[in-house]
Amino acid sequence: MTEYNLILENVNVTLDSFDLQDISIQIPKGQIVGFVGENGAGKTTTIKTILNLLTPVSGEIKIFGSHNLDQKPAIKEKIGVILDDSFFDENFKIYQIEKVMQHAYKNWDRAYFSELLKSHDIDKNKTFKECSKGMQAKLKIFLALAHHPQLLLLDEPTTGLDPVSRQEILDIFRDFMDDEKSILFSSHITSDLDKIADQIILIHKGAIQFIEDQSTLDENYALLKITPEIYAELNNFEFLAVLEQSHSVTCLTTQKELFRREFPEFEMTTPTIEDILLLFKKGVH
Ligand SMILES: Nc1ncnc2c1ncn2[C@@H]1O[C@H](COP(=O)(O)OP(=O)(O)OP(=O)(O)O)[C@@H](O)[C@H]1O
Repeated sequence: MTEYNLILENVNVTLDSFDLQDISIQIPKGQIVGFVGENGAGKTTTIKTILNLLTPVSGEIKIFGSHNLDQKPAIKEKIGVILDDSFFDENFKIYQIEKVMQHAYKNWDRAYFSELLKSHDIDKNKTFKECSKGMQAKLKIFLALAHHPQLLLLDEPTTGLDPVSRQEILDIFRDFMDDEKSILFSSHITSDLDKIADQIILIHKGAIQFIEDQSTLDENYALLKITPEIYAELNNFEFLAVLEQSHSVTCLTTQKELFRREFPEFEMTTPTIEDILLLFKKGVH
């Protein structure tokens, strides 16, 4: 039976000019879940709601099987977080930030934190502000990891990193994982999620539009690129999403094998997360 580190059931949040509508997601143990959506789709709002920084008007959130409203210290101890805004004074030196974290987390591992900093050439005597954007991004990740959490909630953790650093960070996330742990990983850089995510959740205008396992995406999903004339002839096929352009139509189907068998002449590719994001944003579904 699948066990979950995090479950959201029909969560609704009402802000001044934005709503999260009926968000239901499940983060199984042992999985990295990619959370994608365009700017303003609601990713940060969802993560803040999970952390109890925003209060839902309805719905239920369970973390490690407990209702999150009784966010006991033991629950917080098992969560690592990266949010856009820093929770510390940016004029603090890294060793001063570490002191704050040591107070916040019983399981803070000084040796592990030092090892992470050292292996990425980050000097503890620098202030956060003095670090380059890439170093700041890495530092936030190391601050989220150094108390050995079970669940990582990461809002755009690879933003600002060059490709080499991004690869290093993805390797750190892979090393972090085991059967008990999970990561919810929001990102615009969908190619990172193609590499690392077991499941993809797409949010658009405050509502979940698409949830699928990466393995099912690889096995069953296909993108067909066909002419408008052929598309017109396929009117009895139901596509998940369709993007019509002047000379071609791109269709997303879950019936890869059927199309491969019946229409071997069609140009067919496995969709990337970026393809899916674009089709759901610009196409009809
Ligand atoms: N505390 C708040 N009060 C009112 N509106 C808010 C608040 N926080 C966020 N919003 C609005 O909610 C919407 C969703 O924002 P959110 O930051 O969740 O999107 P996002 O998917 O994380 O986008 P991005 O990728 O740009 O970070 C935006 O329109 C934003 O202006």
